[in-house]
Amino acid sequence: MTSHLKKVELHCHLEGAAPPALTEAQARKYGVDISGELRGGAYVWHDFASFLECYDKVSEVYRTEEDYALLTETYLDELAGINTIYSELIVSPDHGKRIGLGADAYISGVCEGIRRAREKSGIEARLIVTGERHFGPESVIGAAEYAARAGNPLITGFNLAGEERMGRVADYARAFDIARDAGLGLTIHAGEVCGAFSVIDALDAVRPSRIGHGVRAVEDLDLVKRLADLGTVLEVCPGSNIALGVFPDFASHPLRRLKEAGVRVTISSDDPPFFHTSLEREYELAAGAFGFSDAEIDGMTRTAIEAAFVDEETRKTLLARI
Ligand SMILES: Nc1ncnc2[nH]cnc12
Ligand SMILES: [Zn+2]
Repeated sequence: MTSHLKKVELHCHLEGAAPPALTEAQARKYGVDISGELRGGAYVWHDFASFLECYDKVSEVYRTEEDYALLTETYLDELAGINTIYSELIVSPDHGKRIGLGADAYISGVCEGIRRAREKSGIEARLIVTGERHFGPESVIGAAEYAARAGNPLITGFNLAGEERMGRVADYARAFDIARDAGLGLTIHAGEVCGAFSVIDALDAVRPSRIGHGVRAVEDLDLVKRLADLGTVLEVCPGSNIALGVFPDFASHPLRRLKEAGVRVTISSDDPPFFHTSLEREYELAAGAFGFSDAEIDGMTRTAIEAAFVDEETRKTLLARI
């Protein structure tokens, strides 16, 4: 049982956390036929590309500032209910633009959701703006420019997500320069759908302090050593990896091997209902399928706080709670 453990999540895509029941209600409200993407209370996809299509379609039923406030508040309330003290949400202003809401109103709704949840439970949250590779390099630069000039104290990081097979990290390096210059924390999806080379790309072109997933680094032992030596933190999402077929089962998942090789690992849920998981289940898997002790799990939670994109005062306060 891990219900007594304090929890932290560094890697969850906001629209990817949308509860199916809420998405159904939103679709009804806007008269959208979502039956191709959501059936019998479950999101419908069959591979990584169709997952991304499903994700983008589901996002389209969240259309107003209030819709985003409700989505954010709902997810953070769920996290707070399982003893979570800190959450970083990956947000995509491009999704706000695509439904005509605009980036400012999108972010403003998300911030209102954070405020409401925090008022009830004290849960702390920050935003990582992401560019989506499949929307093209120009849109990724646009997302970085938006994050850099937003001047929003809750936006503390920049990420690159989406179709990992599209382009190489170097094609997006300019966006990371913009984000770095603005003082944002950097993380990149790599080593999830693509192999170890994508993690090497990320380190060579950007050298982020964290990598989203990064688990396929295990295919290259020199790279594993490089990650350990650099202290790069991996945002590992085991349930997502199994659902997407990155590894066939938890027995072959490299979380424990990476940890034992000295890589700094943390646990997150990625897009929980899409992958039939939750942060609660990921912590349970850490204890059950991976056999980590409470002390080891607390250690990973501490690593997550050490790597969090927060000011030092907040980090200290969070660390004191573990
Ligand atoms: N697991 C994932 N990988 C890349 N992009 C994503 N966007 C939402 N979930 C993602
Ligand atoms: Zn992700």
